[in-house]
Amino acid sequence: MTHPPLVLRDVEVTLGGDPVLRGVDLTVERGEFVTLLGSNGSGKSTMVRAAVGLVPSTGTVELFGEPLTRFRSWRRVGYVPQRSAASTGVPATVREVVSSGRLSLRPRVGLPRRSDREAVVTALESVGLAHRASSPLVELSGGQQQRVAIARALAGEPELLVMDEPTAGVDAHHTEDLADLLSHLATEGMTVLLVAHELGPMLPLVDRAVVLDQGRVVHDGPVDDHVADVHQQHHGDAHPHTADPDRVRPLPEEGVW
Ligand SMILES: Nc1ncnc2c1ncn2[C@@H]1O[C@H](COP(=O)(O)OP(=O)(O)OP(=O)(O)O)[C@@H](O)[C@H]1O
Repeated sequence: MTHPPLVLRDVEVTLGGDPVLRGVDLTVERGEFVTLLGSNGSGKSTMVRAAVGLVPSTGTVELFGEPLTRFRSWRRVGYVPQRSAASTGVPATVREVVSSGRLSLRPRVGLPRRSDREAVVTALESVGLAHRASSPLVELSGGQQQRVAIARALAGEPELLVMDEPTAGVDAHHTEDLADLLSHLATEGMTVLLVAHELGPMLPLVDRAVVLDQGRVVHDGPVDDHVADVHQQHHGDAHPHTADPDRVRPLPEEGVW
């Protein structure tokens, strides 16, 4: 029996004395591409951090059928943190940072194997930064550093890729490239949980949208229904004279939320 890569049941997180997640349920099935949406402060980052054990939570978190507390197969999970967390000015080269994404795959401490080196090159090529492998990370722009964080997660060849706004600060051209790459990985069966504000070229990849509002899941379903809901709330409540509750509104062209 294959277990879903990620299950959250009745997950609650309290930070600084305030409830940030309240009774959150989520199941991400194998091969699904799920996007997590919601306004600033709605709890998206906290939810993915709870999912990978970076913030304490109550309730149940399971990765590949194992409770988080017993889960050890971290090589199966790739995590791209939000940009502010990614660019900490680590005095390392791009290659070293991306190579650190392979550490959990090594049998023991020692020199990287050929497969490690090849995976690092492939990951760097996939984000268009192979030519910067020897550069200190701090010499790269913010958007380039973000692409290094993505390469680091990909270098581990994860089965579940959790990304917190991976394209924040990345230009349109490289966002398109990332969408192409994710599309390719999705056809190979990778499971993706993506926090996003603007889906842009990712929109066609999305199987399901989960929307948070003040720490609660308020939508879990097709992305187009959600767009209709959001438009209805925003336009319907704010502009009662122009609102038409029976009309299903089309997707915005750029997939902007
Ligand atoms: N370490 C912390 N201590 C106290 N409160 C926190 C902490 N981290 C987050 N919060 C609060 O939790 C709430 C949710 O934050 P979170 O970063 O999860 O939201 P988000 O939906 O990811 O927002 P954004 O779209 O701005 O990235 C916010 O009110 C935030 O102030």
